[in-house]
Amino acid sequence: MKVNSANDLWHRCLRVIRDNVSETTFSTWFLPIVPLNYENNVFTVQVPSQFFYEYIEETFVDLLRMTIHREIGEGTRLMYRVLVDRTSGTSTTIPSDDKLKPNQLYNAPKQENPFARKEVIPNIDPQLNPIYNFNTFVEGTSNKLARTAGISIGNNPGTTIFNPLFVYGQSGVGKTHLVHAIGIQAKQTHPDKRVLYVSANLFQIQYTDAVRNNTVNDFLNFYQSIDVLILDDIHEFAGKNGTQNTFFHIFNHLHQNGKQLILTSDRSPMVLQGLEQRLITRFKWGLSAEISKPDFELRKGILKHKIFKDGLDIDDEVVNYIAENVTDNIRDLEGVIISLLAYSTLTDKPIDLELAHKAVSNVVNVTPKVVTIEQIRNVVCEHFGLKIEEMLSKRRNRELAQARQIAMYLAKCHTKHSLSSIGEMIGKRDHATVLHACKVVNDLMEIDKQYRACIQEIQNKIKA
Ligand SMILES: Nc1ncnc2c1ncn2[C@@H]1O[C@H](COP(=O)(O)OP(=O)(O)OP(=O)(O)O)[C@@H](O)[C@H]1O
Repeated sequence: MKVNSANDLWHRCLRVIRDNVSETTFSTWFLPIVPLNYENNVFTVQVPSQFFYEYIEETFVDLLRMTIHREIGEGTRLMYRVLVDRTSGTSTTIPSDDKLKPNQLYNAPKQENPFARKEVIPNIDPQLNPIYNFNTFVEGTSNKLARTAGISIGNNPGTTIFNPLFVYGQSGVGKTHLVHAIGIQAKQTHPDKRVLYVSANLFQIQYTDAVRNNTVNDFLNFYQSIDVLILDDIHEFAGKNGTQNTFFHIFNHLHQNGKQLILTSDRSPMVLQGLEQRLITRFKWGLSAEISKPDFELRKGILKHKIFKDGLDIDDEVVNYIAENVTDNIRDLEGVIISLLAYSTLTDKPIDLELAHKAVSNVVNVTPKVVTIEQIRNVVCEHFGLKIEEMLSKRRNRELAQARQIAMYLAKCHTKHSLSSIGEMIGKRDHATVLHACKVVNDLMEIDKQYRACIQEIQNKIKA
């Protein structure tokens, strides 16, 4: 049959297809298809790109098969001619097969295009920040899992079970730092690998440009040539269907070819909104690791690390104060250190609690934690290994008496209760006993360093 007949047949098919898809889908995905030939039960059409071919096969293969069988005849096979290079008109021919996997597709005859040349020159700028490495990333309970998996990936990209690695958590908890560190490690252990960090925002901009300039094929080929792809803030793809669709094909291609994918998001894949289900399903294939809010120990560790790195000299008391009050965000902790440094240099004052208070109150709302007598009783009992009933009893051995005195002193310092109500709640004692207890504790703190440290430790636990 001649091309003309193929044309007629295709026009009949288009009429059926038009009734089954939206107008936009029709003009985007079906009008660009060019009927070429119908011979020996094989209907050959030309499609503009490999991506186009994949999309058609993935999304419309059933509709196409049904339509072609109806309009052309049962047993007709569909053959695609994929246009590889628009300027030279080079193409490759691929049969329609819904079982054809993308990795098989990419084993198709080698194509001559600009990116084939690029593959021989493996080095691209990975866009990694050298400061964000594993040496500067402090480990804590909130990031242990993600960090451990990250090190493993850095050493063996693409070959661990953590593929993709999906790191999620609130803003400022260290997601970007960690994924850069993985990229740096991967590059160090495998210098020939093509590692690339890209933010979701930049990826989106590049994709939009590619659509505008009619270079989506090049865009796809480039991303499909990466060995370790790090995509930051994937939640920003929400509602961007074209970008998601393109990323879906890149993801499939890389994953099926044993390449490493590392993604970050502000929430877990389970609660990601505005993203296609087929993408979310893929995000769950590897490891989803949360980086939660840093605990006190990690906050302190990071502060000490930064202080040491900046060559500063800051008292533990000041470090504890900052770590106690700046709780949510590591970026804020860094901000406080920078402010302290600036204040101290400009005013020529030492970095003390007063200065720290100023710097911290610029970053967070410092509202003192409300402490109750019950909490104080619990913490003191736990510290000395006593039962609450023992503290509230009439028994007077030395250990119990000391614990009661400390609890009374702390209740006086940290609550607004009167002396008599403190006495009432700590063993039904009168206000004179509480007054005496406060004096004893104060006096002992003045002369006994160890005792003072013990009270400080209990206070820290109360405020934690
Ligand atoms: N464990 C850590 N050790 C040392 N520095 C850290 C750690 N976690 C985070 N930081 C530092 O905190 C700052 C904020 O971290 P990062 O940008 O990685 O957060 P994020 O979770 O990606 O935030 P966002 O979602 O807002 O992009 C960075 O300067 C980073 O170096």
